[in-house]
Amino acid sequence: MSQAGAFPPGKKITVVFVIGGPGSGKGTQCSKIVRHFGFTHLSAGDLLRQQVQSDTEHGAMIKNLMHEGKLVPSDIIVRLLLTAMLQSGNDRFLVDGFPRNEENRRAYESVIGIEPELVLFIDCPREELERRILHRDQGRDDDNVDTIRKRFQVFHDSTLPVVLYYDRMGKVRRVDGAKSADAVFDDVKAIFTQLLTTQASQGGNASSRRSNPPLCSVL
Ligand SMILES: Nc1ncnc2c1ncn2[C@@H]1O[C@H](COP(=O)(O)OP(=O)(O)O)[C@@H](O)[C@H]1O
Ligand SMILES: Nc1ccn([C@@H]2O[C@H](COP(=O)(O)OP(=O)(O)O)[C@@H](O)[C@H]2O)c(=O)n1
Ligand SMILES: [Mg+2]
Repeated sequence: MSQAGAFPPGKKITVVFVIGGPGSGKGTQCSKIVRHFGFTHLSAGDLLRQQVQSDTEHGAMIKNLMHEGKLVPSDIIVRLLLTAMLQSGNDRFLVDGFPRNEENRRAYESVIGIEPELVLFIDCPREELERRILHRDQGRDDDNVDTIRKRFQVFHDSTLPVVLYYDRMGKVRRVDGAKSADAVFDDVKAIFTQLLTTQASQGGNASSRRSNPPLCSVL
């Protein structure tokens, strides 16, 4: 079914990707951003876990890949993200834990195609990440020492190159994720305040805003 035109053509849609190692505080910071700035939080991991819980068509396959710390095929995640975006009715989105590799990035570009305004990169040393994950206590199947090691490897090998890609485009805003959650949010708040101030100064009415490219029809 074609999704073209699903977002009104003149309506500005703001997308921010939130990237960081496992346990870096993506979910924690996204909750704070939602409260302060009215974004809708879309966590790729949460959307996948919902698929596993509702025992959907790909549920078993997703469960196995997540347990192995491997990445789920991009078409599945992009479809989940698009559906959630359309259902939300909002025009500001935090996309948490995505894109995690080049395939994610390309699939997003060809299917959704709304260029991120910026990429929030939460940087944190590995020892701290491991410590946090092992204390997270959310009953997650993949929060164990073996899977954590694999997830770090995927982050290093596949996700960091995507951060570098966006850095070359001048879109990355790095924050020091090793600080306390509130201290990290002070930095995050400054970044989002600047983003929204710049957008407001560029014109508030739809006709003066840049149109988003049409969505592709693969879904
Ligand atoms: N800045 C921080 N300092 C200490 N602990 C944190 C910080 N940010 C998040 N946490 C905790 O670390 C764990 C991982 O955070 P989470 O937001 O789930 O990270 P991610 O979504 O990146 O995996 C959670 O238990 C969370 O409460
Ligand atoms: N873009 C994504 C995001 C998550 N995932 C899967 O979901 C798992 C958990 O992702 P998550 O974002 O919830 O994990 P954290 O970084 O928040 O700890 C990953 O290890 C992958 O198996 C994926 O395949 N592709
Ligand atoms: Mg998370």
